[in-house]
Amino acid sequence: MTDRDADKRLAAVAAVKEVCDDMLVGLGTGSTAAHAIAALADRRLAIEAVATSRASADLARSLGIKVRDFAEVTRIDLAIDGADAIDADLRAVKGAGGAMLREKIVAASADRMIVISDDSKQVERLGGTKLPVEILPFGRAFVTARLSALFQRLVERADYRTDNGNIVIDGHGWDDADPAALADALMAIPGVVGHGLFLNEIDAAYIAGNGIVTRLERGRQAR
Ligand SMILES: O=C[C@H](O)[C@H](O)[C@H](O)COP(=O)(O)O
Repeated sequence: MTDRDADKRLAAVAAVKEVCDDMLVGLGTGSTAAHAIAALADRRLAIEAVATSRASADLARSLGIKVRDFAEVTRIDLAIDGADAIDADLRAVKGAGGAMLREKIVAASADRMIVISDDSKQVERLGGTKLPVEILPFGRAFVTARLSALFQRLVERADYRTDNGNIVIDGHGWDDADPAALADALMAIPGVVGHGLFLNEIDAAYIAGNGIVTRLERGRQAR
């Protein structure tokens, strides 16, 4: 295990301590979320889960966690997920693994949303990473033309479909954009079904570096 992976695991183990019996837990997607799923299974709590991807659902079930069909769920207690970049105000970019739409729905339905990461994901300001945008295949050419006005460069993921059957286009070069205005502009394009900006959903973050975990709470100082 690399140092970075060890830090991801530490952050995951710390966050999973917030889970209690009888909770319905939202399971994120990606390498850090996978550590959380394993740590949750290790705790052998009486919980149920919903998953933000088929991969996370499969992993959770393989470890003995009962996974519900999210299509039948209206609210969950706690969601734990990774991020590609996160700033001091707990605004994040997600979706490198293409799961951002389901992650957004799960985060929005959660009473509390926690991001877990190693400290390489901490940024002073968002905009330095690619921003994944999920689009309906039917709108591909139209949406791509509209997106080209918002980003310096677009890269469509080749031979790729999300779990929802959609295309992902990664937007690069949005360093100068206001994230909230960009999020609004994206969702105003017919055919865009989701994007990786999480500006209001995250309540707390557990971020690990050099073996030390720091907890950040929205609107409060690190502790
Ligand atoms: O679509 C993927 C998710 O947003 C992930 O949570 C994010 O990309 C972080 O993944 P990882 O923990 O593998 O860096």
